[in-house]
Amino acid sequence: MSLPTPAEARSRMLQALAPLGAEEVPLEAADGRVLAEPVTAIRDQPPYDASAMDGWAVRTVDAVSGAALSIVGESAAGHDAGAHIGPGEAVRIFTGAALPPGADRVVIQEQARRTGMTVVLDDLADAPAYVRPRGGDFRAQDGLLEAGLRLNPWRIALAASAGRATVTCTSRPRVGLLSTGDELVAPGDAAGDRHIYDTCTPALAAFIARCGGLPVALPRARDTDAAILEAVASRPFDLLVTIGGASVGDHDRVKPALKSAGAQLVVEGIAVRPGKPTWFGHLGDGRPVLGLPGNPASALVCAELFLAPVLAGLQGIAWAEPLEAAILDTDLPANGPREHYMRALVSEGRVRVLNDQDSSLVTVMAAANALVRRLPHAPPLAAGAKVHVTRPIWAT
Ligand SMILES: Nc1nc2c(c(=O)[nH]1)N[C@H]1C(S)=C(S)[C@@H](COP(=O)(O)OP(=O)(O)OC[C@H]3O[C@@H](n4cnc5c(N)ncnc54)[C@H](O)[C@@H]3O)O[C@H]1N2
Ligand code: MOO
Repeated sequence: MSLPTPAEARSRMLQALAPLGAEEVPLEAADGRVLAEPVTAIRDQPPYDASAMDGWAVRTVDAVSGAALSIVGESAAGHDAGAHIGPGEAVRIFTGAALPPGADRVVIQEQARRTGMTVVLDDLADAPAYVRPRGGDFRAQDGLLEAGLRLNPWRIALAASAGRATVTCTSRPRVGLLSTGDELVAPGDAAGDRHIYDTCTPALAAFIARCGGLPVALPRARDTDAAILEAVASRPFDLLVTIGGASVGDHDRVKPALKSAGAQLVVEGIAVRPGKPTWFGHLGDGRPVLGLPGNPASALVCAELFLAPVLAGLQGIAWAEPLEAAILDTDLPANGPREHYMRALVSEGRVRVLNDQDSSLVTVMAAANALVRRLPHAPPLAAGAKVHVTRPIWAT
């Protein structure tokens, strides 16, 4: 049976997902969240013609060199201007304050001299008007932010300037993370001679948070069906991600254990390297489950290729593979039958594929900032050839 390509596998996963619901989120907690509803302006911004500088509000016809204007009032930000400006008159004005009726420009205070209740203007040749017109940033009813956008500090600023204290966002997917393996101990715990530290759980927790999810670490399970089912039982998550135990060995128990409890799979293995044993399906209660292989590079590369799009799907947003072109700095051999994502270093459009591509090597992962994609059976390439690279979420 031939395995699906990464694109086919991803499409099966996304078809089998339903987006989560939405919730109101206070702006201070909204960074990284995805808008479920648009943000629309309810009034003009600024809501009045505003001064851009500290100085004098005047009429353009009076703004001539040497003009001596009578001071008839003051306009400060947050206060009503009060005065109306007539011919030969000026109002003291400050940055952000409303232009008084009758005025249509501002003379900065560096270009005027005050004596008592009179202000005399300097030469104003080429001076700007220093007025920010009403609605110059946006107008009432303008669409400011579309549904599906991920919020960042600048977009939060826009929602705040539209008067929004909260925004409607898609719920953050709670992702249960289950590492399996008799050999695993938590970093920091005592490790025996045959133990290794659980590398994938902290890495994937960070990855999930970057993708807008909420990682929920489940108790690490030994390689038995009972331990695996016990670790998953009655845990609150929207998506289960299992790590390890995905291959064909006698101790790879994750799929058999979950299947015995009603799980159904739509992907069982993918023609990708690293990560061939990756699988996807639904638990007996319908919640989605993504099975990642235990080798750290396999788990993290497949998180990039499959977990990121699945998390996007749960948040109701589209995902596009972040591919860009680069020029090879190294020769590459012919590729085998699986689509290969090679750990690499990219800089200024040139890419160096790292020497050892073994999927257990965490040092190589940590040194890489890109993956070179090689299609199945791609011919050998010499340095100077064009390749496609993806810039993974973990490397940003
Ligand atoms: N006969 C075959 N053997 C294997 C095949 C195959 O097709 N036929 N596939 C290989 C491939 S490809 C991969 S990838 C691995 C994946 O195996 P599993 O997903 O079953 O992972 P494990 O066997 O549990 O672990 C593999 C490796 O990774 C270490 N590991 C596991 N979990 C973690 C963790 N949380 N943190 C750090 N390291 C972890 C584990 O100790 C093993 O060394 O299977 C091949 N075998
Ligand atoms: O696909 Mo495995 O991830 O080659 O090591």
